[in-house]
Amino acid sequence: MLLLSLSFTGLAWRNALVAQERYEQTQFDFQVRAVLTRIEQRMQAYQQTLLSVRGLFEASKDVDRQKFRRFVDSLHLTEIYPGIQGLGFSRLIAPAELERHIDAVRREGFAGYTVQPAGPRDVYSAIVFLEPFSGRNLRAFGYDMYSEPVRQAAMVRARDSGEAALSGKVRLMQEAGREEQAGLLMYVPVYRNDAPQSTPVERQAALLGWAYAPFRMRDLMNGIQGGRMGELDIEIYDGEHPLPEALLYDSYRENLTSYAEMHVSREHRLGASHTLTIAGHPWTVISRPAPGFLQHVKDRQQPVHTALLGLAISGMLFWLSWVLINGRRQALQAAHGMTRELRESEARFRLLADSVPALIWLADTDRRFYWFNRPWLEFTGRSLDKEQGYGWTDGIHPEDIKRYLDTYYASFDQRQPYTIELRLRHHDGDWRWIADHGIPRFKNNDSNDEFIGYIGSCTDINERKLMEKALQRSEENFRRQSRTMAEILWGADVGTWEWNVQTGETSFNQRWAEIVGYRLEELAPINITTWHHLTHPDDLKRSNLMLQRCFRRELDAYECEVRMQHSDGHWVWVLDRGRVVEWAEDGQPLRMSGTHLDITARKQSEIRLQLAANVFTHAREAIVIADTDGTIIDVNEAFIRITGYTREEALGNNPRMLQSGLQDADFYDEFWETLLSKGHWSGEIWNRRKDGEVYPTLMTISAVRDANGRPQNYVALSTDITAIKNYQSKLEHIAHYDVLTGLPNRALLADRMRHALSQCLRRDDALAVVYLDLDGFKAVNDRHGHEIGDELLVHVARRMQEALREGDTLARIGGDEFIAVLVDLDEPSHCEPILERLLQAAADPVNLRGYALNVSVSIGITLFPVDRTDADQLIRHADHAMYQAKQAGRNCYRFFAPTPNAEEPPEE
Ligand SMILES: Nc1nc2c(ncn2[C@@H]2O[C@H](COP(=O)(O)OP(=O)(O)OP(=O)(O)O)[C@@H](O)[C@H]2O)c(=O)[nH]1
Repeated sequence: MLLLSLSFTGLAWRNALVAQERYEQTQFDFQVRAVLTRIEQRMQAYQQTLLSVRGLFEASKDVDRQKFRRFVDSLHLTEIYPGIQGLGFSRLIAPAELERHIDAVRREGFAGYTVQPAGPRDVYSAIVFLEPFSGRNLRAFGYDMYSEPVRQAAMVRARDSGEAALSGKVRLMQEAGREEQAGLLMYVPVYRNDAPQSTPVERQAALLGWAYAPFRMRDLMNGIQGGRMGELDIEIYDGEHPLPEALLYDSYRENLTSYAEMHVSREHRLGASHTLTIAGHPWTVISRPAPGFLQHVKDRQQPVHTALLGLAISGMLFWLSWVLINGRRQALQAAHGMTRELRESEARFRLLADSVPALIWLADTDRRFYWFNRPWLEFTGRSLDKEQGYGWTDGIHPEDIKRYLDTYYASFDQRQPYTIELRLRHHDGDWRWIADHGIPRFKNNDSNDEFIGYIGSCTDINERKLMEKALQRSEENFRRQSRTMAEILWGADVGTWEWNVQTGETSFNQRWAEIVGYRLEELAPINITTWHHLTHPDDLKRSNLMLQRCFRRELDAYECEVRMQHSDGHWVWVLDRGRVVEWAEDGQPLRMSGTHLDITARKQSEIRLQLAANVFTHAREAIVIADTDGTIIDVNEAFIRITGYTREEALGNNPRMLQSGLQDADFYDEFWETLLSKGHWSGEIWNRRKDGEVYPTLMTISAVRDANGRPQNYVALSTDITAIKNYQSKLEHIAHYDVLTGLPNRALLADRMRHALSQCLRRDDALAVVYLDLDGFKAVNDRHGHEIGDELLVHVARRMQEALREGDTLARIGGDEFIAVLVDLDEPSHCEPILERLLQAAADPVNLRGYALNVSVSIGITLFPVDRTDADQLIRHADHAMYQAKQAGRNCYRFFAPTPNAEEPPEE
């Protein structure tokens, strides 16, 4: 029994020992797992924090030092994330931009700023923001982390993957030499928003820099759990192997108080090695029980040893029962402990998640969202109950929901991270743009492990979106303005040109070519010589002079009228205008733009106008332009010369100033009627000069009408026809008077006789037709010459004229023959004294050139209406009577005596 009891006791002891060891192992594993989880969670929290920095850059186009500081301040880093050295941003700098970058930072007030280390490199980076910007951190300002291989490896990994990357072990710039700690850096790449980022190559091209956080390992681990790793000693090595030089942290050494403790600790049978992957970088974590852990377990082993030595079988059995019961209770306690730890872990995560300035959600493996952080709920103003499941979709903009769900489901099914921009309703009712980054979650953060849902963090990109919209609107405006400008240019029918003054590169629009009769394609290749070839050489010289003045800034704008040769050969007048639109730094013109306007029609009309002006000025006719009131608005030189009025006297005056008074009212009535009805009048009119002289003019007046046919002006052209009139009257005189004696000739005599005969009949009185032929005239001619004969004729004619009464007519009808018409004879005998005077006038001697010349006259008379016949017949009858006087011995007169049946006197 005893043996049996001992056997039972031994068996029981063995079982108790195994249970104890199992318990120790369980306790140890649990504590290790808890420590690893805490490290992972903290590092994930840092990762999220860096992502939120990236969010800041995505949401805001220009993140300056102030903005960055405010953002980092708002995170309350030192309170929520103890152990982090700071948050910073390292900018990527191309070598060509290095100098400008340094200058820009120095201008911010950091006179000593430079990018360090110095020296030529293919690419630079520089820590430009690092908060808190004080103490140790100041040493890192301007440091090029990319120049250091370990940091560079992590930066490259972050840049190419687009995700967070943790560096290997480094000595931080912040270290001052005392109490140095192993350093680490975590990087998150920041890209330009507008650049594609799908492939590593695209991401390299889009990189702006890195948001990063430096960690001092001891500070970090102290921050995670105040340096206490429960009842464990933890060693953390950089990489997958626990090499001495890779040691990052050793909690045992940090808390070591005696060598003996180290000895105990390092010999314990419990121990574990895990590989943690933090932001893509492996850490080897070696865990061992700490002295506290052993002490705790030893206390629990002591009763087992005591029982083995001292208790009886029954006691053994009793003890065994107790151990078993106690073991179960301890297991239950451990389970409860684990649950509590997990709850605490969950609570810490939530506390962290509630503190970051990002909207965070968690989704389960069935895609349903089951948790939202406090910033989310505060943003939407809805409770967790309402948001859970698919309730949150009520807050998504209707236009974005389908796109969002499609992306979410597709990514979810492939367990892929995704980023999508969408509008979420703020509790104030406004829609706000957010960027949602969803990441699949796996147990132990191992993508090969069990999938446990999604975590998402949303950053507010409203400001960026609004700026994008504003930019879009501005681009649309620009496009619209460009379109409008093109339409205006088309409407204005102008050609356009742009000219690179330095290179000669030139471009024209289609209208430019059309003005000179080409299509644009026909002029190719186009450059400045195209313009030179088409432009008239004389005008090209003028144009070049104007351009040179523009280039010297003597003229603000260039303008020149030039002739260009049309494709069919004729010259087209072009108004060429432009400005220098870009100057080089040395003051030389870079680019010019301008327009071409076809002004051929205007030029031709100018030429016509010039011609008209010349005609107006230099015309021999006097020209008067008057308005419809008759007010003179212009006169030409000829007007001034002809009328004697000055231009000043004429303008504003009325053409009445020229009236001679020789035209009566009827004349002017007819004049106006014709002018108004026909639009023109022409005729002769007598005007008066300024000196009072009246002169005849031949005038044409035309009405100038407007587009509606209403008279606008009157233009009068008048020619002074005084000379013509004089000539006319001379001709008239020659036609009716004898050139030698000035007496009426036969034609005028006939007219006068006609007149006298009709008057005679009207008055019922008589007239006498007297035919006179000189006697002995031929002898004078023959003796003294024809000239003296002529003079004698003139003298005798004048005397005979004087012998007549007023109203009588004496005409010379040829040679030495005259006819007189004596009118108003009451009695036929009343003509006899006149006849006597005529005989006397001819007979009186004429002294010429010392000669006394003697002639006489033979006279024949017939009386009307006694001799009631026509004028010609009367003359013939008088001639017949004169012949009888000749027959009677000359120097006497004879009356025609008509006999009813007598024959007509014979013709001579
Ligand atoms: N000097 C001058 N002689 C003229 C002119 N016209 C005609 N005679 C001349 O006048 C003369 C006229 O001829 P008659 O009448 O026969 O000469 P007469 O001597 O008068 O003869 P009776 O008439 O028969 O008495 C001619 O010799 C003409 O040549 C003239 O205009 N001037």
